[in-house]
Amino acid sequence: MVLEKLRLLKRHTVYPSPTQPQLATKPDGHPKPYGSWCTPEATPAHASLTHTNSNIDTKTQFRDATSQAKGTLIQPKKVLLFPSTPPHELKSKVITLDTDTELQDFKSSMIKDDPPERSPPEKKPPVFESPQSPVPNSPSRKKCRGFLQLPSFCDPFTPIDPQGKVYIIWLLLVTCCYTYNAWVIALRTAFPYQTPDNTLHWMIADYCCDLVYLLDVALIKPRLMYLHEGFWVDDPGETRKNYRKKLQYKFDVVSLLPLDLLYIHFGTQMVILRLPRLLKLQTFWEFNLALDRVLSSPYVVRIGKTLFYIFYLIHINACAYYMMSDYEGIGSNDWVYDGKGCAYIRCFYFATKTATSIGKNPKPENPSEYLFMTAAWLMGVFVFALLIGQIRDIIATATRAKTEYRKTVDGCTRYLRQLNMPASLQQRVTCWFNYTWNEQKCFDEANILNVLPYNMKRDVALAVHMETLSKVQLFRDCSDSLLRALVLQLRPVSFLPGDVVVRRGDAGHQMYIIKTGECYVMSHDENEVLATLGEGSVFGEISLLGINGMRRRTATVRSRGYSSLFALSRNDLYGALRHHKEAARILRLRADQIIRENAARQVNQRMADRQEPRRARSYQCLAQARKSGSLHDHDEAGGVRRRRTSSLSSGSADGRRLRAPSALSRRKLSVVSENKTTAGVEACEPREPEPTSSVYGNLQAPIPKIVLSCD
Ligand SMILES: Nc1ncnc2c1ncn2[C@@H]1O[C@@H]2COP(=O)(O)O[C@H]2[C@H]1O
Repeated sequence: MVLEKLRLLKRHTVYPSPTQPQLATKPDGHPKPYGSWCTPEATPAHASLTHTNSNIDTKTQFRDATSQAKGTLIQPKKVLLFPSTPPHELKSKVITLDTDTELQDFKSSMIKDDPPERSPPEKKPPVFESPQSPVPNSPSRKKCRGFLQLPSFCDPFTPIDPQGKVYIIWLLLVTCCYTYNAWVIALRTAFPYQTPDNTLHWMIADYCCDLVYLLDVALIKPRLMYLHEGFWVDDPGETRKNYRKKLQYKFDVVSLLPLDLLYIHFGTQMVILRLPRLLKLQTFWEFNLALDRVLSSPYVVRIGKTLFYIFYLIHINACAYYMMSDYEGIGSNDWVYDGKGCAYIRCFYFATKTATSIGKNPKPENPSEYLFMTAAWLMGVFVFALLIGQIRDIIATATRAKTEYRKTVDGCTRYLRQLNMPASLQQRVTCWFNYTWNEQKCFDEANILNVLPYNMKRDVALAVHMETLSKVQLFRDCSDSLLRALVLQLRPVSFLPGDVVVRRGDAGHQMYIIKTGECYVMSHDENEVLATLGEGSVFGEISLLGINGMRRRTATVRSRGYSSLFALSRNDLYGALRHHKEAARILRLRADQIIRENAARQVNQRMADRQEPRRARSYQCLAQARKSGSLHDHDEAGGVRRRRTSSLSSGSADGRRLRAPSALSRRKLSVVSENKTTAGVEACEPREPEPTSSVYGNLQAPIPKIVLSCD
């Protein structure tokens, strides 16, 4: 039995390698401090831990186990044991052993015990963490929720994500309590609004706020996760320690000082005793910051905060004015409050007038009134000027992009006007500006993201353009890495209705992906639309890849209406295709197909053009024959057919060429696409030199059947 135990233990114990330290180490070799998250990649020391059972791929098992336990903190000098098929007792707990000695002790204690009942390992579904939330599923959290089933925010063992919505809502609650205290303490101290009748109501409101403060200090803030050396620390002990180290903790505790106990001595009118509650200002700021981060228009928050400061200063001013009036005697002179109307509104009005210096202020009559007015004006000049300046800055920042856009448009149109450019051109330029702005809200998207690290920039670009890029067949057919490799190289360009995107015969430097809008691929004479390309279509790859030796555009492509495209340069495409042979093959296949279709189309077109005058001639002959009466009506068709056949066969040279084209000329011929040939009526006749004959010279694809018909 003992041997069995030892064997079992051996199977499930991970021993530290004698050559490697047991600590999770940083790349520079220093041990990671307690609190860092442990991942196999981040802790190379773990990878070297060896298993005593050589039959099992310990490294893999260990990596699996550690990735399951992602989020578990590695303690210095401690080894985490994650048995692959744990004995019953080990299943629920992570065993940490300080040293080798402890490890030995642990083994011997296991030997003393009864053999563990081996139960088949339960297969738990893998737990995926949301990428947005850094909160891991810590063991403590699971443990507590097992029997209490508290919502995670109330669970005292669950770490709180400082960027999560729930925490922001909590901050809102604390901020409301703070605002209440900030407003009401001054109000009740200065104005006689607390009467024996309503004292109880005020008290209830006060202590509700105090309760929120208390919960914040005791339950919420100590559980806030924090970043340490780039890792989220979620260990309850560590988060608590971290909070207690902060200055904010000291302020939070002082803000809860129960000075109101002195009410017993001074009476409940001494609301000023609650003044320490205002020390929770940091939470107010924290809430503003959090809102700033999560709201789509953070300017609203910033303006709101500045307005709050302005009104609060006026409020304090109003309270001070009332207190002075009360002290000097209500209505005792022209300067003090005369006791008419609602005291608070009148005083607030007076304070606003004085602070903003916009009204005719009553003349002070004694030194204290002079002092008050001087302080109020100074506050008006400096503080208010600062705050109002801040609002101006916030609004300027909010509209900076738009202002810069206007500046650019104005500069460009002024320049065109100075050069006396045609009005239509100027209008096109303005149209382009408008469209690009409406579509992108910027002119150089890449520039905006430049400050971000490469990977983040790529993720942002992927998220922004995912909708379009997911429609591109090329990216769907290839691995994701192609998309990731190319997404940052895509340059947005926009075109107006009828704009030429690429012109036939031009050198090809870029390939395009249609983001929005449609593009027409035009025939050679631009009279016909060969294809309409929609969202997610790719074009311009033939000349870019130099397929079949073609370096020139094979067709003109025009924007149908307003369209936004992504341009991809030759170098970028080549760079990506070097590592994605599959993508290169797909592009090549598609390009080959297009070339063949275009060629077939050209041939058909030429045939049709050539047969047109002949048919006309035949009809002329027929008409003449009819006139001369040499042909009966029922013979007309046959006559025509006969005549045509003979005309073709009589031209022996042409006829030969048609029936037995040489290998070279056959290659040079336009090639009929296979599906079209199965329709069976297509023909080609190589009489004139093809302008794009070189196109087909190197064609690698099998030459499809050419059906010659002489009708
Ligand atoms: N018949 C067609 N159907 C769809 N796309 C075409 C057709 N002909 C040409 N193109 C595209 O139009 C592009 C013009 O420039 P490229 O020759 O570089 O690459 C060409 C193809 O991507």
